[in-house]
Amino acid sequence: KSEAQYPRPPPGPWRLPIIGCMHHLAGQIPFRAFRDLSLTYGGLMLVRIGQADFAVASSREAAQEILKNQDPNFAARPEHVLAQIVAYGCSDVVFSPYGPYWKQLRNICLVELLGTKRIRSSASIREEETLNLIREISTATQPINLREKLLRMSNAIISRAAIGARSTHQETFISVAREANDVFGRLYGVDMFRSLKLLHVLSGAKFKLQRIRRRLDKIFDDIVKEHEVKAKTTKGRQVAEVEEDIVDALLRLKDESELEVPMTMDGIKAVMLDMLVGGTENSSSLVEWAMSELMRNPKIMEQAQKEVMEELKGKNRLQEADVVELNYLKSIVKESLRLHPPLTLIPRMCRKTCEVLGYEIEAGTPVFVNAWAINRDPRYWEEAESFRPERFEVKSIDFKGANFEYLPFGAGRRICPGMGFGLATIYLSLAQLLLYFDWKLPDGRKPEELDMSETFGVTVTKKTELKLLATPRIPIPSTV
Ligand code: HEM
Repeated sequence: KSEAQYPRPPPGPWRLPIIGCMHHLAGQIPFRAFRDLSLTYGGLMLVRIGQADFAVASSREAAQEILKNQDPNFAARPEHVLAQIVAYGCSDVVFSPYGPYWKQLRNICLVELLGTKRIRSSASIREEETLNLIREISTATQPINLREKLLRMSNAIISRAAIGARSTHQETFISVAREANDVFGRLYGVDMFRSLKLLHVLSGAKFKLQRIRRRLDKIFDDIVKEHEVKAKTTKGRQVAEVEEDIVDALLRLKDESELEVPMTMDGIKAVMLDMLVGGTENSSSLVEWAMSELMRNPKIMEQAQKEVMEELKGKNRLQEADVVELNYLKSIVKESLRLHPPLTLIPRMCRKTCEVLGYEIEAGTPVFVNAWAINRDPRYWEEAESFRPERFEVKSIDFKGANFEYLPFGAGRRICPGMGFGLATIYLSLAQLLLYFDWKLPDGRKPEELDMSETFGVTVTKKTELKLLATPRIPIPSTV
């Protein structure tokens, strides 16, 4: 073979000793920096950060290879200190290694925890909590911090579905989840120097993560205890399907002998963590982004409000079944997910050395699919940077993992199992916000002055919180 016939590693930016390509990322948000580098080095590149090589996929073709054509080989997650410490040694769904344990958990997620039955049985929770949000907003006399309100609402929804009652630990949980998001954002750089263990200690990240884990553990222990007491008192009684929350289901499954891999209490807590984190910030941040885009696009806001108002005709309140009919609103959500996917860099890991688009990826290489960059690539999207929901009315493109130019929920074996649950919360809460209020920026600020920059974390949120003035449009129902 001539030298040219041997598979070579993907191209990548030039490196410095010790730090590798870190200087190319300095001061920038990673997904933006990777996108800029991909303009020079192409849809699949190798970026050395510290002492580790990362493959970054930034084109539709590279994403399709990794998430579909060679999906089994890339269905692992990279090792991460955050997951090791906080997610109980990676015994959750998000970070568990690809294998029988993950397969079992994933099945449990799809059938028992986040499937259509659970989505249907939790509709009344969403209807109640979105109306609670509307009522709270209607009594406010000051500009509303929409982020705070949405965060509480989505946390209340997932807590009630997962733990049963509106959690008494809600405040603590929100603050722990926020701290984890923040530490993750900062840790990102540090974790890339994985072989420099000392750096974790020096940066204080490890200590912070251990503190987060202790606080979470306390919350989860209390929740499990409450559920064990409940299980004892209801033993022998036929518990109606609607009464069984996610923790009840996990405890029941733990006792079942048919499980291929036994479930531990740490495993249950780790799955609870996935549910609470996955169900809290992804949905609330997406609605905050959608509202920000609507503020900057008053015509789209008006059209969406008209659609929701028409759907309400002859009814005293919106129910989840009505939202299914709101096609324009759904396009707004799709467009918001395109421009602002909560998970920008989809983390996978190469399990066996292989060839992707003619380049060699070595076993153990962490791979990021830059969903953020692909979702706004002008090669696949006309006026890629503009907020144009109507593009989805003419383009039949979906987020179920078959269109590799649009990846808000990922694709393949590890595609998000909470998609249906998350979307149900997003659709209903956005519809209610548009139905009941007209919105204005405080202090006479103009929509074009709205800061749309991002902060990097587990979920990518808006850098500045969205604060708005709400004027009621129609009377708010007093009961659900
Ligand atoms: C707007 C809402 C959401 C978005 C945009 C989102 C996005 C994602 C993405 C991009 C992934 C990685 C997929 C991949 O590797 O291909 C993921 C994984 C995951 N998501 Fe979501 N998610 C959302 C809501 C939720 C909710 C509500 C839950 C649970 C209550 C959830 C639980 C999970 C879990 C457990 C995984 C890991 C799956 C695995 O590794 O097998 N997500 N999500």
